[in-house]
Amino acid sequence: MGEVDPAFVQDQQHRPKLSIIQAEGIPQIDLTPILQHELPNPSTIDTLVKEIGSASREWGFFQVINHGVPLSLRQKLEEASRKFFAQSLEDKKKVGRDENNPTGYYDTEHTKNVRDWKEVFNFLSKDPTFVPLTSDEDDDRVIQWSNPSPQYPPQLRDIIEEYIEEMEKLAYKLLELIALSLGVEAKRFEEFFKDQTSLIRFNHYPPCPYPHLALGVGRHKDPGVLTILAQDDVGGLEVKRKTDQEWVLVKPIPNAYIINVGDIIQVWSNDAYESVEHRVTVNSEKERFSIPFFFFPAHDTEVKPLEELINEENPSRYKPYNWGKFLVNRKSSNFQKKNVENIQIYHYKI
Ligand SMILES: O=C(O)CCC(=O)C(=O)O
Ligand SMILES: [Fe+2]
Repeated sequence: MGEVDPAFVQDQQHRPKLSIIQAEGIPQIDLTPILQHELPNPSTIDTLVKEIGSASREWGFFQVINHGVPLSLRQKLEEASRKFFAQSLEDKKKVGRDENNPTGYYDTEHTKNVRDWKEVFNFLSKDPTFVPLTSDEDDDRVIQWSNPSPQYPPQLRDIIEEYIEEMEKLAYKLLELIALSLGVEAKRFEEFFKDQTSLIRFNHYPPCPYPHLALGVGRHKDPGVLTILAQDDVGGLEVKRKTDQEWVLVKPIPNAYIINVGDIIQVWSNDAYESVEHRVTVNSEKERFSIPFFFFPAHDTEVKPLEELINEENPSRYKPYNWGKFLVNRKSSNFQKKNVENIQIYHYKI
């Protein structure tokens, strides 16, 4: 392992710094006011909506506590993820991803054409999930993606499915708060999720002998609506701070979730909220595990700024685009290392 594999080496300007800034500023938001057993109190909800609005505007990232997801379930899932990755490569590849179906195990992901120091296991919220066959605008054929059936650890599928239900509940609550913070109806976005394309991912970042050259995940923005991330206590997620463009570490808080707004909320909000760049550093001693839930709408969703927010002073900044086509375009460019930039929302800027 002493040899440096050039596929993992980041360009000089993207290599992680050895001195890390702790992002104490990333807002921590207490969701107690919307917990099921609490009687909704309009003034505390109003305060919460304002907190979520400013966090989305100023950071694009925040952490939530008292979110209602049972800790025992999260622990069960984290343990299952560790057991899954502890298997031999041969066993993991039995549920390997292929070019036609992005679910299952995968260890050669690239972000911006540099290989990520990680292995992943992807699992869809809905089985089957409907997506376009190709990213070609004129091709209206639709196919189904489905989930693998891992044999080990036992009950893995059941545990993931139970956890996904909790993720969806939390995602809908957060989405309502975000809608209110933008001044639109709480349920404004619900219609887009009937046939959602959401997925959950297990990430495993093994110790890396050259953490100053490689990254667990290279800098990127999340393309969907929201990401709900469970990280362990090792740390490594860095966010690009909007005020000064410095990379700052997101401090692990036990049992909290890290939420970030994705590209679709940036477009819906017509740039009021920003999908912020982030990356993952690795270290030479400790392995790290994380589990993001990517909340994605139905494939036939036309993504465009909300009409309610558009007027003469605030004209639409994006041309509409089709989510399914965007997703499929991304999947194929991440699967195959291509020496061109993959699709980005700024390609739809007016
Ligand atoms: O592992 C993490 O902390 C974040 C991973 C991430 O950004 C992603 O999978 O999109
Ligand atoms: Fe991400």
